[in-house]
Amino acid sequence: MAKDTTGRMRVTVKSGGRMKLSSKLWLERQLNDPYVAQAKRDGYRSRAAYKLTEIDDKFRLLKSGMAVVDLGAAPGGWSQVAAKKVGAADGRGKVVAIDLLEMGEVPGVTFAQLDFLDPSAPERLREMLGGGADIVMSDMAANTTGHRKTDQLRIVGLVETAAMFASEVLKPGGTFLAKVFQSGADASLMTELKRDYASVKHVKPAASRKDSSERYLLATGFRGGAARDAEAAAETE
Ligand SMILES: C[S@@+](CC[C@H](N)C(=O)[O-])C[C@H]1O[C@@H](n2cnc3c(N)ncnc32)[C@H](O)[C@@H]1O
Repeated sequence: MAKDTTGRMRVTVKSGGRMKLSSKLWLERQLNDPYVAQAKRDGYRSRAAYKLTEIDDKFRLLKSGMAVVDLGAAPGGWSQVAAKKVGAADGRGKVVAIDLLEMGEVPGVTFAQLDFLDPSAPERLREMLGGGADIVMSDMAANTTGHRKTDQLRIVGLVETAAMFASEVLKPGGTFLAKVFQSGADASLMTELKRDYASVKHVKPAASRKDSSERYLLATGFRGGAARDAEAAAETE
């Protein structure tokens, strides 16, 4: 762990594009965060569970019997919420999840420790899924380098790869939900998604920290590969 100029210990929170925080500040934040306390009371692995809960309460995305892909799932808050909503523990629905990090078992969730950017990841996920998905959700946050432009490109690259994967596995009518960071760099992705989905918007749940540029891209009503290809062919005629 590095020390800052005052000699205080610092923690480097690299994921999520967050800035370096001194350990004292980080601890204060955790202690004063009502979502952290609530997550402990409700048995959620992370405060992130409330972001998905809020988005789902508003847009009614997760329903019993659905098949869900959770990318960047650890420590497991989103998986817990999704498993409960789709009925994964009793076999009504299905949740498959991956992360670079290990994740403790969540009842009903099939997990693999895997880098989503590894060329083998899409195939592995398809095997785990064993069919189409109703929702592909990604709370992945690329590791940051500190170089703004590089970080933005990495973040957008990760979301674009997730969107490409979603377009391969989603059933018609399906949903893609992904964490993005406000930068303007995702404008071309938005244009692409608007072709493939009936509705595309940004959402910022209250549980997402106000001082963070984090927000979520919500694309609903996937038109399906066939419809999209037909539209593209018509445009080139
Ligand atoms: C904000 S956390 C996810 C929190 C989770 N949604 C929850 O509710 O507990 C972001 C996660 O993305 C994972 N991640 C980042 N890049 C990844 C990649 N290339 N492949 C898989 N997971 C990745 C990180 O390891 C981290 O656990």
